[in-house]
Amino acid sequence: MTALQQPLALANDSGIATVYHQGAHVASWTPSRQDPVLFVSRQANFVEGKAIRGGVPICFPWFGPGRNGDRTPAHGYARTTPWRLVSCDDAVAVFALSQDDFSDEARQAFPYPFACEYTVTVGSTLTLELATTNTGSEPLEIEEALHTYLAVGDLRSVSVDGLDGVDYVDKVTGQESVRQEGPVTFTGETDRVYRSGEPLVVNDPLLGRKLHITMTGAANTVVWNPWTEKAKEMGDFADEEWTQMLCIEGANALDDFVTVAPGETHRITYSIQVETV
Ligand SMILES: O=P(O)(O)OC[C@H]1O[C@@H](O)[C@H](O)[C@@H](O)[C@@H]1O
Repeated sequence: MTALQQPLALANDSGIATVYHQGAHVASWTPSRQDPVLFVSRQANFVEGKAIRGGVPICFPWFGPGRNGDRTPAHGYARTTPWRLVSCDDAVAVFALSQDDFSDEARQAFPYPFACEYTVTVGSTLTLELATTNTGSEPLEIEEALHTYLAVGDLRSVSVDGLDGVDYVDKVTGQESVRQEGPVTFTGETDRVYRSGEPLVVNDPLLGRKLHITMTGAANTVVWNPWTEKAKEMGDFADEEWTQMLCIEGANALDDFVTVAPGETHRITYSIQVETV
């Protein structure tokens, strides 16, 4: 197994971040005078061809096993394919990925022309933008997620505001439509695709902070934590780390897949800001 090349470092007066070329994977972001905001497992793999357990994997061109449940690898090929660095300064890095960057295997699994551009902007806010252009002549159908792993003090004391009254698909129980009542709190394995991309607040009393998350171009918010048993099944995740992380993902998944017309560009953005409380 070949180790990943060193990540790109973006640093300015307001914050620092690291981004791996493989997957254009943001692995850390620390705004100045704050603790790290993103979680990365201490058992994460940093080798070619494997996804990093933490940071912000990009799920594309499908989410999980795809909307019909028959796609592999999980979450598509973008997170394990090296992206091209287009430009970089202290605050902004731009990466690109097109069909030509895919392996033969990936091209066979997804034989459609596309061009993705991913812009990472680092400062007191982290802003991620994934723009997908259909470079072919037929409609392009995609699912996607910016699969952000947030570091939390202890998941059991965390709550998420902004999803009250929103319906979700519960991937743990298989229920197609459940309505959220009040803030989201955590008492077991959680794997939900909410039908909303509205602003959220992650309340973290132990770390004394609120994370403000805003998205555009996202029909879904995915909320995931593996809890105890699933954590034990993951080789690249320590058994007790489920208490320290929460995935809040901006997505277009399942029935909310996106159809991009020939020549058109679809954009999804995801931003995080820290408020100390
Ligand atoms: O282990 P992976 O492929 O990185 O996926 C992690 C999780 O990612 C979440 O987005 C999915 O909703 C979960 O079902 C999945 O288990």
